[in-house]
Amino acid sequence: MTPHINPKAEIAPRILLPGDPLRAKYIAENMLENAEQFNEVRGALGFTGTYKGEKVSVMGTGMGMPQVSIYVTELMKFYGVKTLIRIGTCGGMLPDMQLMDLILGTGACTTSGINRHIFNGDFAPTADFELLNKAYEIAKEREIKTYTGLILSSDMFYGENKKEDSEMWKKYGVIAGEMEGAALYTIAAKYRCRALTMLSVSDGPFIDRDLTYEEKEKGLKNMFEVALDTAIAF
Ligand SMILES: O=P(O)(O)O[C@H]1O[C@H](CO)[C@@H](O)[C@H]1O
Ligand SMILES: O=c1cc[nH]c(=O)[nH]1
Repeated sequence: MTPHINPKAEIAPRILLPGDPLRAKYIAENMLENAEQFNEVRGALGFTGTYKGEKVSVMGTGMGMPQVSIYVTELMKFYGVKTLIRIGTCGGMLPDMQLMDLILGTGACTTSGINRHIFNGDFAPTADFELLNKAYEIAKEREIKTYTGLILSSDMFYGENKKEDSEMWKKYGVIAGEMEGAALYTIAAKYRCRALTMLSVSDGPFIDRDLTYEEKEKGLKNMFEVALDTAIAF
């Protein structure tokens, strides 16, 4: 038991991390075999089951850098988790992006103060190369429209100058906005674990509607499958 995870079942060395705990529940109930719930503390639902014969866990982290930092620290430090794949939603910044397009975050810029508390300089939070490469190969093989590039992990969903700010980030090559990737990459670097942020586009300035709650919970099949197949390769 740790302050935020009270395991009632095994936790696998590889884990998928959606922000939404109901996304975790959907994956456990529909894509894993023999899934058992290992956590329910604070509604951060976590499950472990098998996928193609390999043990995989999936756990909702909630939204934002402080929450995901707590969960991934406890998972790596106390529960032996070695491979972490965030499966989130994001705002897609490029004009040709469409709903549910897949994004693999090579690195995560951030507006968050988290790394300022740690480093005397700017840390570059990056994905594990082999995990990224594997996910990219799997997505390409399945002909899933996939973008790789920098993401922005922001502390504010409702920022004051969201449009202007995203133009600035875009100018420097950022392709999508979300709220957890930078913390995941930074903390995984500390514990020498593999991490990847994989995102499905849920909205964007060039897209005429947002994904529904139900689509974000249950509809991101391409991302779920690419994440599961990537996870079991490690
Ligand atoms: O769908 P999830 O994984 O929660 O990801 C995105 O959605 C939330 C904001 O609506 C933030 O957590 C953001 O990172
Ligand atoms: O964090 C997020 C998620 C979806 N869309 C955004 O603009 N930001």
